[in-house]
Amino acid sequence: MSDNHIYPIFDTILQPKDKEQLLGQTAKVFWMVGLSGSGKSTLARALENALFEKGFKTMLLDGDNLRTGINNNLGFSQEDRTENIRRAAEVSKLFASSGLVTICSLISPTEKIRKMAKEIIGQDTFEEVFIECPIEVCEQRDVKGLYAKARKGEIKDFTGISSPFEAPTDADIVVNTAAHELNESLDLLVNYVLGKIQPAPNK
Ligand SMILES: Nc1ncnc2c1ncn2[C@@H]1O[C@H](COP(=O)(O)OS(=O)(=O)O)[C@@H](OP(=O)(O)O)[C@H]1O
Ligand SMILES: Nc1ncnc2c1ncn2[C@@H]1O[C@H](COP(=O)(O)OP(=O)(O)O)[C@@H](O)[C@H]1O
Repeated sequence: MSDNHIYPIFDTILQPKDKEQLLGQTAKVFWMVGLSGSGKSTLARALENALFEKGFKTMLLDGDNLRTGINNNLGFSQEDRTENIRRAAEVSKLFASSGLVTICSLISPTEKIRKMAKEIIGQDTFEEVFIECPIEVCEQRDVKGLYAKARKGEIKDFTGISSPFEAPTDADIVVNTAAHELNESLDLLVNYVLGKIQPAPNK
């Protein structure tokens, strides 16, 4: 039942900045790049939990999960990877424009693909996070047994083995997961992110 409240009719189009102000944070997209097994998903989940504990509003997009839904028609050719990243970047842009701190975890193997993501999201919002780890260490971890299968030729176009991985040279932050324990890597990442998402001063 109506409480007879009269809502004023505003015709302004709300801007991302208005939503950021309401949420008390600066919306950014933290784009986590790295080989399979480098630690992207582990750090992305831990980062989101750390931010949640501190009261930030977040959204997490993981390449592996996106590939079971919105990107379930895509494989691992260069063309499909490009389309995969394009869609993920467009979706991230929507989340960021609603004020959310958005964390994306996708291999994003080439400079060209990452440049496209940055262009879609916008350079003021996009933060490239390189989860650095030598392929030998990723292969030793072989979290999902994919490297073993790729070596046996059971998976084609596997990143770092039969498909290229160009390590970023100008990432905004590099987290080396072979040189640091998980808690140290997380600390470094959380501190960096907190420095970027503090609310802008009131207009
Ligand atoms: N051929 C091949 N190459 C690389 N990865 C493969 C492949 N086949 C399946 N997988 C699984 O898919 C996950 C990577 O998907 P992404 O969407 O992040 O890849 S990409 O950014 O489009 O390159 C990746 O997840 P992560 O291990 O979390 O990176 C793998 O589990
Ligand atoms: N410093 C670290 N940061 C992140 N993960 C680490 C680190 N050291 C070891 N690991 C381990 O490496 C593995 C990374 O797997 P995962 O997060 O699934 O990688 P990706 O999402 O990049 O494929 C996990 O088993 C994790 O516990």
